[in-house]
Amino acid sequence: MIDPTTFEDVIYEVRGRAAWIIINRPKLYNAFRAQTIEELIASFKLAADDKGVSSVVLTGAGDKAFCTGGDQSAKDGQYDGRGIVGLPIDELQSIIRDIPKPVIARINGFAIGGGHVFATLCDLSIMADTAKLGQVGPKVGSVDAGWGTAFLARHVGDKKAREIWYLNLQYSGQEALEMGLVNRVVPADELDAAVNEWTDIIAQRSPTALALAKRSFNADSDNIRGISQFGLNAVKLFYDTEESKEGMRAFQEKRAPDFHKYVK
Ligand SMILES: CC(C)(COP(=O)(O)OP(=O)(O)OC[C@H]1O[C@@H](n2cnc3c(N)ncnc32)[C@H](O)[C@@H]1OP(=O)(O)O)[C@@H](O)C(=O)NCCC(=O)NCCSC(=O)CCC(=O)c1ccccc1C(=O)O
Repeated sequence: MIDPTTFEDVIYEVRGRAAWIIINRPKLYNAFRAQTIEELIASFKLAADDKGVSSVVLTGAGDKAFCTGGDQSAKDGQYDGRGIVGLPIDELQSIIRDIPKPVIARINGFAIGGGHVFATLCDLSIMADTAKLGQVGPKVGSVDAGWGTAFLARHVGDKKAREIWYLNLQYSGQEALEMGLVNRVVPADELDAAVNEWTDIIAQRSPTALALAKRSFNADSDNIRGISQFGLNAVKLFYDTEESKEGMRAFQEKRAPDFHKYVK
């Protein structure tokens, strides 16, 4: 039996027919550790099993960040939990896709690294005009090859996805909207109203029709699950290299990384 009141890193709340799953580590810009991922998985299971819930809202606490990916301060090579890289990140990514209910990313601030991948995986995204989206993988010695790359290209096109991964720039709400990465951009103080408007509409739709629609969209891109598994096993080996560790150390020491001295 999952008891969300015991969670430390995640807030789980049912508001009307919408389950709100809130990453609650605002001091670390909602970066995740292994425990965060476990609590997110548990939250999605609760939402999946609750017949009264017709949609899920994924967001971050505070106004600075949606989620900035893996907690770099808790990382020394691999992360500290279970799973291929010490985070059951593939389980969480799968449940976001497999839960037969629309998942809305409420992008309230930075969606960076693994947080950017979450936003990519959600069915719909509503973004505050003050928020920023971007990838940092090659800047910090990491890469989400699969959902983060190939699935992103489905949304924004192959060239734009490569730009996002190779240059690691940050994009505004307007830019994200133009490239097809989000559905809607609203002033920050209208974000909750916009999210509630859409969860209220979804609450009036047939749950079975929505589930079938979601499964049909997923079936067309499910080959990427295999690429992701492959990518995760490769990145596990990469995390043990000095080149990858240099990215993490540079972030912790607030300096630019020097990867080239470690290239073999
Ligand atoms: C988000 C920033 C761009 C914000 O920049 P700025 O406004 O200048 O603020 P900062 O001073 O940098 O940050 C404020 C404060 O927050 C702390 N912080 C921010 N992000 C993190 C983080 N990820 N981990 C730990 N701490 C963080 C920061 O240190 C500051 O704290 P102070 O105490 O005030 O100093 C910028 O912060 C930024 O770029 N952040 C880093 C983002 C990052 O590197 N993320 C990790 C990317 S790698 C990843 O997510 C992989 C994880 C993973 O699960 C995975 C593994 C393998 C395969 C696939 C995946 C997958 O994700 O799918």
